[in-house]
Amino acid sequence: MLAWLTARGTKRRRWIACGLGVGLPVLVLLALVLACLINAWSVSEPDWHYQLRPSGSGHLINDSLFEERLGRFQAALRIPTISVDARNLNESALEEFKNFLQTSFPRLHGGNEDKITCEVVSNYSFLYEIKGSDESLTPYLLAAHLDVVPVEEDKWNYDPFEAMKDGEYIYARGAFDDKHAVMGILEALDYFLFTKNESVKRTFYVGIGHDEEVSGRQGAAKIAEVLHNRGVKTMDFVLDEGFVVLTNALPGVQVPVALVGVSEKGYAEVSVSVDGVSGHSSMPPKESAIGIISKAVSRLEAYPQPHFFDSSSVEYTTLETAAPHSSFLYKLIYSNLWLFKNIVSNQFLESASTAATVRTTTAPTLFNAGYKINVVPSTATAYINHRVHPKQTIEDVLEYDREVIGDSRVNVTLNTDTYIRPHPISPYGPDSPQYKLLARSILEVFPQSFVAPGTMIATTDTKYYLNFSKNVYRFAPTFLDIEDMPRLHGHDERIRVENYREVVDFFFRLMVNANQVNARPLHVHARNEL
Ligand SMILES: CCCCCCCC/C=C\CCCCCCCC(=O)N[C@@H](Cc1c[nH]c2ccccc12)C(=O)O
Ligand SMILES: [Zn+2]
Ligand SMILES: [Zn+2]
Repeated sequence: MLAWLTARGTKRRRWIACGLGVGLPVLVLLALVLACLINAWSVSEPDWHYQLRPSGSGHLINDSLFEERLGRFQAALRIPTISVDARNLNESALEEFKNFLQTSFPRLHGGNEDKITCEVVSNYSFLYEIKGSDESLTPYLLAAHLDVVPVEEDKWNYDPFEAMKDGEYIYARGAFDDKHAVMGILEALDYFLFTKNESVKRTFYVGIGHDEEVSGRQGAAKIAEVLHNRGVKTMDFVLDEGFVVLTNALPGVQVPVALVGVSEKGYAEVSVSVDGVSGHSSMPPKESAIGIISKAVSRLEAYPQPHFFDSSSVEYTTLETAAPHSSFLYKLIYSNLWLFKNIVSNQFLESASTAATVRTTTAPTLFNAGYKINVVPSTATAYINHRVHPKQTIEDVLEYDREVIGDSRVNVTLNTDTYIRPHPISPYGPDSPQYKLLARSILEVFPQSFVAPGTMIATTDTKYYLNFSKNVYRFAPTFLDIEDMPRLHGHDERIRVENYREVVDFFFRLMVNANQVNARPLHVHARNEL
């Protein structure tokens, strides 16, 4: 009997142990699934973002002059202000553009010095100062550039400098990058100062560079110098080109996302070279210089730089912000990134544009070797263009390159004249009045979108303005479907006609909102003195 009872007790304990062994993990799993589902169901647009949405759209430019504005924009696009390299700018086009701006906007270029002054910098760049009545208010800066990248004319379906309007789009080099901003800012400024006759309280500046596409050293860099020499040390915020209103960029998100670049990747040109022995091609060495460098480049591509995606990444906030605007599956994922971050990160690595936001990119762009078909050259050099993620230093990137190449014969050298370190992260979210001002202006013009922060993947002229403000933002009010990405610096660049109307509206709204200074206290500290 005792034996029977003992056996029964042991059996029950085994059952309980077994039940606990299987049941507990199942229970934990169920709780986890439930928690994720609750997070997904309860996710909603944060109050502060919702409150920035306009109740109506009665504030936009509402006159009959749009066709005239469009005509001026097309005229700007017809001037081929191409920058090939720093020593090869199209100076006659730049001269023509200067005259064009001065005659198109006469009220901005003389005779109204009580309201606005314009200084031509380095012959072709422009710096406008719009004087505010309240000197205690910190000024802000709007920036853009008027030069464009070269075109492969035979690859275009439209003449890149005709600015053809097909009813829906205008096709032209510079339509997207960045003449819409040059013309949009000046149109809005003219309307703001002389049609609406707004009384300006906060001083602001407009800086238009002429060589951004080849480094900005004569344009934006000199504009920054002029400002500094005038005693301007601090800006409330700086806004320049950068991200845009994107459609189909984020998996599971059907709504346009107005991505604001709150930081910017660094820039490094690295040469990978070998200096070996030359010889007759009839008796080639086992490993030629070309072979050694090809292998090095191939390894750099096969073992890309590390990627970064965790709760301290800007991109993590991008997706958290996108969660309320996503399909249910992606609501589940984006509102539970603590669980799904590895899956998301891997998905980001699949596409070139999203991968660029989570890692330092490695682009072999030039290869020099050899000079005759029957000579084995002693040297070969490949040039690598890195865009450095803010979580790495340039030194980290070089060390990683050397480790991956793993060949002491190969020299990995940084071009010390051209590197740019990743930019600091500007404040974003409900505690930043400057970010909110920008978000409000975006939502007033693009109410169907939501605003999220991102890390700008290419370089902009903002590198020259960093010392003026800790609030540096990179955003242009243009629409871009991810499928249209290749048009940027590519063929058949275009902008939707209606989008140009929104561009002018956006800059006007920004000027109006930035002028309503009483509503928002300022907490501005310059990062460094220049
Ligand atoms: C989760 C997010 C998804 C992200 C998707 C990405 C979408 C990208 C959308 C818009 C990008 C627009 C970028 C426009 C600005 C381009 C700026 C630019 O091209 N800069 C050049 C500057 C440059 C040219 N030559 C040199 C030489 C040395 C330094 C800089 C430059 C560039 O970065 O190459
Ligand atoms: Zn640009
Ligand atoms: Zn460009």
